[in-house]
Amino acid sequence: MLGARGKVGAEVCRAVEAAPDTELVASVDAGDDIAALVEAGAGVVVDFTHPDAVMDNLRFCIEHGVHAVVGTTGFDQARLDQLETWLADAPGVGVLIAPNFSIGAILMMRFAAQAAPFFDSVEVVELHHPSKADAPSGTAGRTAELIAAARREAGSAPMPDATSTGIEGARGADVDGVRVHSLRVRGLVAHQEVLLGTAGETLTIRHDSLDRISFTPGVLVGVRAIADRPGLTVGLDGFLDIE
Ligand SMILES: NC(=O)C1=CN([C@@H]2O[C@H](COP(=O)(O)OP(=O)(O)OC[C@H]3O[C@@H](n4cnc5c(N)ncnc54)[C@H](OP(=O)(O)O)[C@@H]3O)[C@@H](O)[C@H]2O)C=CC1
Ligand SMILES: O=C(O)C1=N[C@H](C(=O)O)C[C@H](O)C1
Repeated sequence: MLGARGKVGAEVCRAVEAAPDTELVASVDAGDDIAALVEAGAGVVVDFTHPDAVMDNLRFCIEHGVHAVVGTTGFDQARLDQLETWLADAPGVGVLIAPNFSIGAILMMRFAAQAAPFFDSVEVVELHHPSKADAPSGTAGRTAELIAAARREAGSAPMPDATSTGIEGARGADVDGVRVHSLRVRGLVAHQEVLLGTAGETLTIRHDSLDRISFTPGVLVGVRAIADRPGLTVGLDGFLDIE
């Protein structure tokens, strides 16, 4: 486990230890030597660290032939391309990058993409604890990309928005043409709403992670499957039995 003392890492350690078919062989956090993972004979590394740390961690894992299941956020296309390059020199090694491991969030993203072409307007609001390093969240970024792709495929018109003046930032971030708004509020864990609207009606799709144990079943799914999925996989969807 990389990030073993972190908020999610600590939950993952407990889940791995509690599962009958997985064993926690090494717990590494900031300041520890990552080589401990290889020395302990880890077959799979789980990374919940920091966007600034994760690429170095993954280069180490790939170079040492260790599969990786990654929850850490901060992956843009350039980073994914870099991983593909490293993986090309490491046949058989699998890396799973999942912006969100909770089943509810995965379904929320799917439902949002499914609904997006049927509405004139779609915006994303993500709400998290204030110690979160990145904004917008990885989940919100991925949701916006999926919404944009679904609308492109359907030939949807641009979203209506007459804003021409105001304070910068008031309309949120533009992710692939979809507005994403980030709230950081003490007491929250991880929440997201997708608001869709058309003439005379709105639809709101909301997901709430109320506890970080919501992420651990998905992480275990990834840990069990990654050795059979060489190369780079983005999103846990392909590991689950959902159409
Ligand atoms: N995909 C998903 O389902 C989810 C993803 N996340 C993402 O996971 C990441 C971690 O989140 P969270 O647990 O809340 O964050 P935390 O800050 O609570 O935990 C991260 C831990 O990683 C440690 N760390 C930092 N750098 C390294 C390194 N190079 N090697 C080993 N450990 C390191 C930190 O140490 P220190 O504090 O000393 O720096 C800290 O203990 C974030 O990117 C977050 O967005 C979170 C929830 C779900
Ligand atoms: O930092 C968090 O807490 C979370 N990070 C992930 C993200 O950025 O999407 C997943 C979840 O939202 C919790």
